[in-house]
Parts: sequence; structure tokens; C-alpha cells
Amino acid sequence: MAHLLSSSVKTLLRKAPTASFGRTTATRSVTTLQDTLAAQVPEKQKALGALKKEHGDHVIGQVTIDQCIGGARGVKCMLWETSNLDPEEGIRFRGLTIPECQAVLPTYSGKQGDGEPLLESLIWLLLTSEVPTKEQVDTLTAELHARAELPSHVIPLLNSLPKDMHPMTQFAIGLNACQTESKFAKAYADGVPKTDYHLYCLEDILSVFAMLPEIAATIYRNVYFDGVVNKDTSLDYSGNFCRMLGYDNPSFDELMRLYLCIHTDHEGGNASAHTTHLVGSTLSDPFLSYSAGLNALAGPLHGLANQEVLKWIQDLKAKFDAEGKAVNADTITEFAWDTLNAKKVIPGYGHAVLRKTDPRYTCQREFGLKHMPDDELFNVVETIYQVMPGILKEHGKVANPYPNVDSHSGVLLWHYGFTQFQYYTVLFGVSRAVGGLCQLYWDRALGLPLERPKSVTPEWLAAQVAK
Ligand SMILES: CC(=O)SCCNC(=O)CCNC(=O)[C@H](O)C(C)(C)COP(=O)(O)OP(=O)(O)OC[C@H]1O[C@@H](n2cnc3c(N)ncnc32)[C@H](O)[C@@H]1OP(=O)(O)O
Ligand SMILES: O=C([O-])CC(=O)C(=O)O
Repeated sequence: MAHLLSSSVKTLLRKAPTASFGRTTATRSVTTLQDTLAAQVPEKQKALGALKKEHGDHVIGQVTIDQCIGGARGVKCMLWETSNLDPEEGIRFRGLTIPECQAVLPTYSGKQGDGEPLLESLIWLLLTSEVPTKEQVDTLTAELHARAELPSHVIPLLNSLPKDMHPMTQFAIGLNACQTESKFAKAYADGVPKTDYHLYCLEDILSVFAMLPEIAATIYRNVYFDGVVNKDTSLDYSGNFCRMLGYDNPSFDELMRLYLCIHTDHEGGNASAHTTHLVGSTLSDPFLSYSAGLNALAGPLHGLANQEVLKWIQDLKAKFDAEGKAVNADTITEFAWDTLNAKKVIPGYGHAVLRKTDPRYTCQREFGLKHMPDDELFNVVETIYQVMPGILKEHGKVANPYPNVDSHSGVLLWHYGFTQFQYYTVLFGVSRAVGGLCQLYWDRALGLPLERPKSVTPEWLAAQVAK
């Protein structure tokens, strides 16, 4: 049927970047992110416009009552181009799996495949769908460092917050307070034409990426330490962030690079990305949109689950230490059944879309096997992985008995002495900005409208069945 498509629509069928495409791009001359996007926007606007005009009435699905009541699982009704999630395979960022990203995206040393990808390279990939060169990534690192200064009222505001306020609450407040710098909000107030919105949106999203580490680090240093944040802008985004948090260990820098890359994006339907997209669709600026996304991430069924996993493991250890018993497959099984019988969830297990072990879990496990094979908590997580799928299958309710990303992230941080697990979701929040906001750029570039699905009443649903 492809011969029935117009040439504009056919451009959408072009394949996403592949690992080999990535290798060939390494010799490209330096082009800025802004120039790369400027060249892409007209072509993409034309292609999507043609798809809508020529095939807008093409049916792509139907909705059942189950889906309407059940959180819209599987309903295909959102455009998201930066990543796609397959239930069996897991995430692909612009068509690349995590191992492919690790193979082709620029690393800190600059040698391909030598270490974890730089977050800046993932920003470039998600925004442009191109695998950047190290030189391009370096220009982006410099640009982010240059944009990182917080407005003068933000640190005093963060310093004034109660130390026992949850770090995620502080994080959302801190980012909201930076909204005074929004160029998008100012441009809108000044009446710029809607065709230019994406230019100001790009300004804002780069500033949000740049400002988040200092907000996050200030919260960490305030709540748990002396409030002092030291920077090292000779490093990349993640390395500098580690110094701001107070960690100076090359192996921890690599963990942070991996952590920040894998948490960026998980297609559009997850609660934090969807919230960012929804709020952004009202033309709230990127600062406000992503603050809203952070509030969604702060829920225990979503990003906060990584804190809950560590708490679950600590409670497990405390119980069996007190009873003089070892933590092993038997005691973990007992504790898991106690949790399930108390009608609570096992944090870090299950997923709304995935039906296999999350590849983000797998790559963190591989990091652990390489860097901390004898670590006590790493081995507890290994044992949980051996027994939990069987327990959840026997329990019989869970659609996916396998671990998700949150099941592994905490113990890797813990290994390096980063034990303040109430804070962990803030790290997730630094990363998720990248997925949510790279897509928000394209939302504005493609002129996507206000999101406003139709709700229905229970009476209306019953009437459909009666018909
Ligand atoms: C970054 C992320 O957001 S990844 C997810 C992080 N969240 C967690 O790890 C929390 C634990 N997991 C869960 O609560 C769920 O698996 C979710 C929220 C992730 C997905 O929810 P759903 O798509 O509704 O899952 P599913 O269809 O399997 O749910 C069916 C039933 O199994 C239960 N269930 C699902 N996962 C679990 C679990 N890990 N432990 C116990 N019960 C579970 C659900 O609560 C539901 O029970 P109910 O029928 O009494 O309401
Ligand atoms: O996809 C989801 O619903 C949850 C998730 O794993 C994420 O947002 O990273």
C-alpha cells in the first residue's frame, strides 16, 4: 500500500538511526543543535501535515470499557516521537536499544563503546534523531554549563524550605521558581506568532536541563549535609552533577551517566511524560510543564518506587536481622508473601506496558556485575530477582511478574555511599526532563493542539452496552 502514500508521508516511513548510521556520523563536521533542528522542522511539519490531511480518518484502534475504566492501558492516542516502548523488548530511543546507545553514543573518553553514553549525547539523539559526534556533544556540554546559573531568588528559597519536606516536593518548587526565566512565557506575552513558539521552547528546555542539577544538588546538600555545592565545569553534565552532590569517584560518574541516560524517556504514556505533554499543550512554558511532570514522578506507583524498593529491602533486612536469620531466597519469599497478604505492592516489580524484564534493569545489573559483584545489597537484589517472578505468578494478579528499572537503581547508588533513599527520585527527575522536554520541543514545532480527550459517565457506558 506504500505506493498510495504521498512523498511527504513517505518521509515518515524512513528508518530511525541505526548503530551503523551512528558510526558513519562520527566524521560529520560540527553543526549546532539549533542549526540541525532548524533544518529538520519544515520537513517534519510538512510530513505530519500531509499524513493528517491525506489519512486523518484512518482508524488505528478501538476502545473497550475495560480500557476506559482501567487507566487507558493500550489506547493509542498520543503522538510521541522521541522513543517507543515494546512490551517484550523494552525501550528504544529514536529506534536505538540501550545496548545500541551504549555502542554508538559518545562517551566521556570520546572512544566509542568505552564507558557509558554522555547524557548530552542522548539529548542530541532524542531531539534530532541523529547520533552526534563527540565534538557536537562537547558544544552542547559547554552550552548547558553556560546556561546553568539559577535566578538569584532560587537558592534562598530552597534554603528556606523545611529539611523534612520531601526532596521531590522541594525539587518541583525549585523548578517552578526558575520560571521567571522563561523565554517562552515572555515571547507569548509579547505576542510572537505561533510558528515561532518552538524557538523559545528550545531556549527554555535547554535552560531547564542546565538548571536542574544545581537545584537537585542544593536540595541534597541542604537536607543531608552542609548546604555547600561545588561545581567542576571542566567535566560533562553528569560528572559535574556528581561533584555538586559531593561525589568524586570516576566509577560513580559512570554510574550517573548510565543512570541519567536510561531514565530519560519511556515513550509518552508514562505519568511524568504524559503530564509534561498535557500541561505543555495548554502553552504553559517548559518550566511549568516539567514541574508538573515532577509531581507525577513523585508518586509511589511511578518514580518514587525506587525509594520504596530500598525501603522494602531495608525493612526485610531489619526484620530478619532482628530474628537472627539470614536474608536468602526463603526469607525473601516469606517477606514477599507478607507484603502481598497485607495488600501492598512489591515495589520495583510489574509494569503497565512491559511484559518482560526491563532492559533498564538488565543494564544496571550488568553494571553491578562489573563494578560490585560482591556487594551485599547487589546480591540481595539478585536473589529477589530469582524468586520474585515465581511468587508474583503464583499470586496470580500481576500482568508482568518481572522487575522494572526502579528495582535496581537504588542498590547501585547505595554501593557508593549514596544511602539517602528518600532522595533517589530526584535523580530520576533530573533525567526524565530530557525525554519529556525533547518531545515538548517537537509538540510546539509540529504545532500540536491542546490535549483534551473526551470523558464519559458510567451511565453513558452502561447505555452503550444496553444498545
Ligand atoms: C518508572 C516506573 O514508573 S516503573 C513502575 C514503578 N512502580 C512500581 O514498581 C510499583 C509496583 N508495581 C505496580 O504497582 C504496578 O505493576 C504498576 C503500577 C507499575 C502497573 O500497574 P498495572 O498496569 O495496573 O499492573 P497490572 O495490570 O499487573 O495490575 C493488576 C493487579 O496486580 C497488582 N500488581 C501489579 N504489580 C504488582 C506488584 N508489583 N505487587 C503486587 N501487586 C501488583 C495491581 O495492583 C493490580 O491489583 P488490583 O487488581 O487489585 O488493582
Ligand atoms: O512506562 C511507564 O509507564 C513507567 C516507566 O517505566 C517509566 O516512566 O520510566
